[in-house]
Amino acid sequence: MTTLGTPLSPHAFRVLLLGSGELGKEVAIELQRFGVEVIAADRYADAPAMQVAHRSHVLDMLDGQAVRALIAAERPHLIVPEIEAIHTETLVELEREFAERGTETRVIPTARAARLTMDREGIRRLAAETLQLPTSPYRFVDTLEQYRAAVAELGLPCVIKPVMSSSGKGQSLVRDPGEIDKAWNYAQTGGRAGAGRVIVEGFIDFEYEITLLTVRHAGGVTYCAPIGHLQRDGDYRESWQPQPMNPVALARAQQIARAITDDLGGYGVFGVELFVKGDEVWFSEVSPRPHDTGLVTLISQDLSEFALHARAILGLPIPTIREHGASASCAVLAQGVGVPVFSGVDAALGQVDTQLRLFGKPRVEGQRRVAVTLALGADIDQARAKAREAAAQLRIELR
Ligand SMILES: Nc1ncnc2c1ncn2[C@@H]1O[C@H](COP(=O)(O)OP(=O)(O)OP(=O)(O)O)[C@@H](O)[C@H]1O
Ligand SMILES: NCC(=O)N[C@@H]1O[C@H](COP(=O)([O-])[O-])[C@@H](O)[C@H]1O
Ligand SMILES: [Mg+2]
Repeated sequence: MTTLGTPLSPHAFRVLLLGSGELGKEVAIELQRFGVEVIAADRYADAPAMQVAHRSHVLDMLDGQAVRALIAAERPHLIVPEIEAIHTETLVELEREFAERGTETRVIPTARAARLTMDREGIRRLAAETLQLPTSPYRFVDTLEQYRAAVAELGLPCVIKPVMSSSGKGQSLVRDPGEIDKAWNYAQTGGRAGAGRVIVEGFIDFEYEITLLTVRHAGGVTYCAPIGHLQRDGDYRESWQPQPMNPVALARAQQIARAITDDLGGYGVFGVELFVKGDEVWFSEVSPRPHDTGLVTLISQDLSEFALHARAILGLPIPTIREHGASASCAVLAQGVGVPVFSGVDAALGQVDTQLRLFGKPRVEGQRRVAVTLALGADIDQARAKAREAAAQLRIELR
């Protein structure tokens, strides 16, 4: 049983967030509500979660020594990865050392889960080869020659992604032979951790895709209602909840989510990404943490995925989740260079049952998600239309 002390005192319960984006910001807010001392870290200053944390650190989280030094200095009770791009091997070593020394520090959900999901290869081999879950056909390749051979084997269309990337960074859908080499070059330059290995996946012609938020907590396993979403260029643009599903597909989705999250273990929210066509369900990937498409739960549920994560990692109960009906979220992207300045916020919030989060990201260079709109509706179509409309009212100037 966790005891919760008072922040900034010797009795504080300390949580270190490794990654401080918009998702971490909401987790930090939920932890603050329980009087947890929140320490936020990321590769750049003034990241969203840093703005609501008790203190923050800027470091290269892919540098194992830097991660180790930070943890030694802060001595958190919980280490909560918020992005994939962390030196997770160090977390694995530290977890072992903590166990040997009897230190109460834990990695959320587990260091192994963070390591396996940091890299598409770890989680894909676990899901497809060890657990035998249905996935797209795939090949891992290191050179242009191997890549061309994999594309020839899997056929077009196919999807290519750096093994370490997220939000579609470095990802391409290759439809015709003329695009093959261009996609390789993008994968080598667009990932979150530089050039290297890529995955080539056969294209799944799904009807719809979902995120099944699965919560492992002290009282057992709880599934949220399925979240449907729309992706463009590998990045989420809209999500809605509940996604209507036939009972066979829903049961399969829950079985797959159960298999993968049981194997990863630990406490917390997992975003299990699945493709669905009729009764068929394919596993795509899993985040051992709240998911961007799950931002919709800020309006759709009494306990958002962030509140659920906070409760689960603190070992607190989750007796039930109240659903508020058809809901949607719409991602707001800014394009260009500069500091975002928003107007039209009043117009965006003019409709009933509409909400907005401005993330407070300090700067945009290229394309970056800077806000999300949220809406409740009579049905999913109306909720989506309201969320899109609110997003369209927002004006972003980069100064
Ligand atoms: N094999 C595939 N067949 C069909 N569509 C795919 C395939 N792989 C990926 N996609 C599409 O691209 C989207 C992004 O892929 P994926 O989730 O692997 O990337 P990501 O960079 O990890 O994204 P995020 O970190 O935002 O979850 C998927 O949600 C899906 O819409
Ligand atoms: N799909 C993963 C995802 O949505 N992660 C979220 O985006 C942030 C990075 O944003 P940035 O690239 O704008 O810094 C991460 O810190 C996390 O909150
Ligand atoms: Mg994904």
